[in-house]
Amino acid sequence: MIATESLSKRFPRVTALDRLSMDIGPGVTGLVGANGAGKSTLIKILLGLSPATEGRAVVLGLDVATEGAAIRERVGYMPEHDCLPPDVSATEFVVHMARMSGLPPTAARERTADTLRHVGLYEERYRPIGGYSTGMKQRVKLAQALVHDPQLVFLDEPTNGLDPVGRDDMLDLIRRVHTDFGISVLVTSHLLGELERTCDHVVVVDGGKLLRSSSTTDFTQTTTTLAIEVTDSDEHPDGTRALREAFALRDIETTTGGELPGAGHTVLITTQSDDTYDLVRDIVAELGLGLIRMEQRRHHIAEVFRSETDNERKEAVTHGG
Ligand SMILES: Nc1ncnc2c1ncn2[C@@H]1O[C@H](COP(=O)(O)OP(=O)(O)OP(=O)(O)O)[C@@H](O)[C@H]1O
Repeated sequence: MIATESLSKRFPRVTALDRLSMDIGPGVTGLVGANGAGKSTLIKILLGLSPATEGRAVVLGLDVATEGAAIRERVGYMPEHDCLPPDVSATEFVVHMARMSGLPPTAARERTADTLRHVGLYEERYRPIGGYSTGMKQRVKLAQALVHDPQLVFLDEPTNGLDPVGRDDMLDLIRRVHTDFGISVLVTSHLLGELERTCDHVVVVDGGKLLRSSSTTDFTQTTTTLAIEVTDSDEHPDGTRALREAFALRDIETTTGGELPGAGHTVLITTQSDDTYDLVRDIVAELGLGLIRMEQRRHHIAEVFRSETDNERKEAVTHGG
């Protein structure tokens, strides 16, 4: 869908993209990086709106340097910042955008009604946009990116300014853009964790450089930590404690699950081999407790990223950089 080769963009005082090479296939891809990492710059180059200083990029088989107009016919774009006219309704605005994309009047009106319904705007679509909440404005921006039925959409920070519930709703909507319509998505965020659930693939950029590109499941592969939760019993009113003591008798180190509510009831041990599962089962049975949960912990993208960044810092220090 998208391929870049040694793509660079230099402004007089800053290098926004630094020899970025990557391949993005169909599905939902997250482009993650801190503010200023170069995400918006990359999107503008991929749309053919801003020339690269060096390197090349191809979107849907089209060269960004020479075929920008053809790319924009096939690709929808939801910009990051508020860019909606306050005094027209969502319907008027999205119909206008559909017409700009070349749809005839009737098709533009029909597609607008369908798309606004799909993004969850109903009666309010006839009211002026100026009175909308941030969540509703984000939905209008998403609708105008989808109205001409593109093959691919670029969504720049679509969860910006939303509260946690609004953010979850937007992420679900983004997932459905792909599952319901088969449209591929490139979505940016400065929050690593939020894309874990939504994206098939994650690309991490930092200071305009590619830090990592892999499938979300590679990021969140299982760890060697086993999380165990047990019931209490009459004999052991604190089942968690009894379990930890039983492990200690066998020289197995345990910790509890952390700071989150309820995490004190989760016992964590390191798996040595497949026998560890049998051992846990036997110990729990011996104590006469019920086993509520026994599962291998998974990494969160943010943890992986944090430890990789820490390692890089350590290396930089070691090498005097
Ligand atoms: N037109 C421009 N002129 C000069 N510098 C620019 C221009 N556009 C972007 N930059 C700089 O390039 C770097 C990357 O900016 P970019 O907007 O691509 O980052 P981003 O990852 O999208 O972050 P954000 O989410 O904050 O927009 C930043 O240092 C920014 O200040």
